[in-house]
Amino acid sequence: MNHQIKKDDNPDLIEERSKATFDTDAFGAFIWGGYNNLKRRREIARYYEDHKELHDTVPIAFMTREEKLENAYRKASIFENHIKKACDVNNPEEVRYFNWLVYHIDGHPTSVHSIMGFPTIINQSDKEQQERWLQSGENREYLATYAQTELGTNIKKLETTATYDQKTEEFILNSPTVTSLKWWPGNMGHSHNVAIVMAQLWINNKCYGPHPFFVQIRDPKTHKPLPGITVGDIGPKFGLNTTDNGFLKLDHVFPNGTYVPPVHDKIAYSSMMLVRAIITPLMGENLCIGATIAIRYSAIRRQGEIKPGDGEVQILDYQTQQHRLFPQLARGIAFLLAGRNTYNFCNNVLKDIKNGDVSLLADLHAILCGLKAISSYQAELGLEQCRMACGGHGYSAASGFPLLNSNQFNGVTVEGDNLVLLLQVARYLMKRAKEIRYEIRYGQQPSKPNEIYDYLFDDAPKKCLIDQAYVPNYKNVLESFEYLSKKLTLQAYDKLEQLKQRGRTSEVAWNECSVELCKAARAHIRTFLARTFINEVNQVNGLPLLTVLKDLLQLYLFYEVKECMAGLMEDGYMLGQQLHYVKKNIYEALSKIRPNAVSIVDSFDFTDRELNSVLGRRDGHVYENLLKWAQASPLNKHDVLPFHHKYLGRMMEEARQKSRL
Ligand SMILES: CCCCCCCC/C=C\C/C=C/C(=O)SCCNC(=O)CCNC(=O)[C@H](O)C(C)(C)COP(=O)(O)OP(=O)(O)OC[C@H]1O[C@@H](n2cnc3c(N)ncnc32)[C@H](O)[C@@H]1OP(=O)(O)O
Ligand SMILES: Cc1cc2nc3c(=O)[nH]c(=O)nc-3n(C[C@H](O)[C@H](O)[C@H](O)COP(=O)(O)OP(=O)(O)OC[C@H]3O[C@@H](n4cnc5c(N)ncnc54)[C@H](O)[C@@H]3O)c2cc1C
Repeated sequence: MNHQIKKDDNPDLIEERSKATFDTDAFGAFIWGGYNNLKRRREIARYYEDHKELHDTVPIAFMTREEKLENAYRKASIFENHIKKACDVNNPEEVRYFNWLVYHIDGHPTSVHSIMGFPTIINQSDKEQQERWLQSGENREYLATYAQTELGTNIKKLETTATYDQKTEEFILNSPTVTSLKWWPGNMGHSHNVAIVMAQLWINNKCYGPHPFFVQIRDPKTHKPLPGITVGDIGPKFGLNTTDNGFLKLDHVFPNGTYVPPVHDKIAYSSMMLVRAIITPLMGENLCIGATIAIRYSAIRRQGEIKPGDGEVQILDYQTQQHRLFPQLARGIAFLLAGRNTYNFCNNVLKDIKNGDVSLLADLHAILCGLKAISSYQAELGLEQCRMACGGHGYSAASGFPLLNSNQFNGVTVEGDNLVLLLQVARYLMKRAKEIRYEIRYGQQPSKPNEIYDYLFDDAPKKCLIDQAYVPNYKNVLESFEYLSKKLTLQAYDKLEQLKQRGRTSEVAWNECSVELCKAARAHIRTFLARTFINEVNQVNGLPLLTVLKDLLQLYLFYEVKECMAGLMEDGYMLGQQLHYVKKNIYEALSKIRPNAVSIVDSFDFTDRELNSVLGRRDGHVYENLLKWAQASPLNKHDVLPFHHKYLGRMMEEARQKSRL
């Protein structure tokens, strides 16, 4: 049953919704982690709808950058009062959702304080510092950005220095070169007045590596930059244009303090881990939003005939359109599920770290790096497919895609370039490969610490077992991912070892294997995503929901296998006939999903505000609203543009006069 049917909606959508074979609320509860969460989302959305002061005065697409910033600041100034009424502020998902409704994809203009600056203070300060800065940070008496990236350096080689002065007992922060300028920190340009500056710590001429420092960059009252600080906005970007990403130059600035060594030398990186954990489910949500817009639009757009004489069909009936869109839906769901799992894992490990237990830090780091890299890349490609699936209207800001997709671009870069992060996964895999090779050579038993990589130590079948069974066997598909991941991991490891034996240094050998290393990392993360999706679906009771989820799972697994076919077939593990079964499973899944497609996207329960798209409107009244949208464009305030006669009008008039001569 689809709970979104309303009699005044577009008739094609009513028809689609009436065909649902499952309960959309049950699906929504599965996606958002239970019925209560679904209910809370609806209550929060209603709160937002009822409070007009939180709405945009005109569509964001019609605003200049300054207007966007002012609009965001205006909402931020009243936001704190509202959020306490709308949400359980201790529930991060509720807070995130309310933020999304109010600010949409451009984000809260103090988001870096909430997701990076302040968490760094919470997780990386001692008791005395916490007493001084925790409550005031919570109250937003100050706003802290996270200033790590520099104009031209990498994080291990950061050039910003923090030198301890024994006499004054102060740290002196300095940007010694132009490349050492902090560049990119969010909200640093104008909004925030404190920066958590990552700098190389020097004590008694010894460097202790990058450490975070709490630096007041603007006067708390006047908001003017403090002496020694040069700060500003780095200019317009593809997206995130309500975020004033900034530059910062420190000229011998003196924040005071004492040095307390952390329990692990990578603790300073824990703020990045938290954000990477947030990014994967966000990528899932973005992709599901894009798929919702494109699928709804494809259900109301009629174009061309399949059976001559039978009339124009909904473009969603074309197999090519389904093949373009449904895999995005399945991937979006896979990211949401895996993201939720690892977010919980991340919080547990961060709690352990606080108690001095860092045993799971490396496992967590690797999985977060890999998921961030795969989900942001596939979401970017997928959103582009969704945009293209909407034809010309997909290119209009009215579709929502220009804002969504241009913001999405940052996903592959923020919190570490994706390839750099895949290489972190590869480092981790190479350690496992070493254990495997040692086990074989010396009969030692490696530790088998967790489900994430146990399969690397197991003997999987040497032949692919995918067959043409009517009910697909997910275990066979999962084993194919495991086989590929293990093979690529060991191949990369063996190549590395051979190169080193031939005299290459570890670093040079690493570089010469880095494409292969990234392939191994991708295969490992694909395996994790597939396993998580299977595990989650296996926990579902209730046949109608289970059936539609299995259709999506079937599409997900076989689509991903097809993407890996070169690696699976090159050594004869998978045969040509099996590839044929894989494709058959994909096409079958597309036809099974087709009648439920609109109801699946309805189940996400996205409001029109979240979609921000005329094409994706819940009621399907696209065409009349496209006209309204165009008429609202600021250009249409005038019948004749104020500068028309100054230029084009004059040009035409002069041309007419010439031709009269
Ligand atoms: C629509 C889009 C949505 C996006 C929404 C996001 C909204 C937020 C918007 C903006 C916020 C953005 C903020 C930022 O971007 S902040 C800056 C983030 N910067 C980075 O992420 C830089 C990336 N680089 C790194 O993290 C590191 O350089 C590195 C991890 C790639 C490498 O570390 P490094 O120490 O330089 O070198 P090694 O490779 O030698 O590593 C040493 C060793 O340490 C291990 N390790 C590294 N990090 C960790 C960790 N966090 N935990 C545990 N272990 C770690 C590493 O694996 C090595 O281990 P070894 O193999 O045993 O030696
Ligand atoms: C919207 C946005 C918001 C941001 N917000 C913040 C913030 O709040 N605070 C902050 O500190 N930073 C922030 N950043 C910076 C961001 O974290 C970095 O841009 C990101 O980590 C990539 O680093 P980079 O720009 O130095 O790219 P580079 O590291 O220079 O990457 C460029 C290319 O070089 C390749 N490359 C680099 N190193 C290696 C290697 N070792 N092996 C192989 N290939 C390599 C990469 O794969 C990539 O193709 C933000 C960036 C953006 C775009």
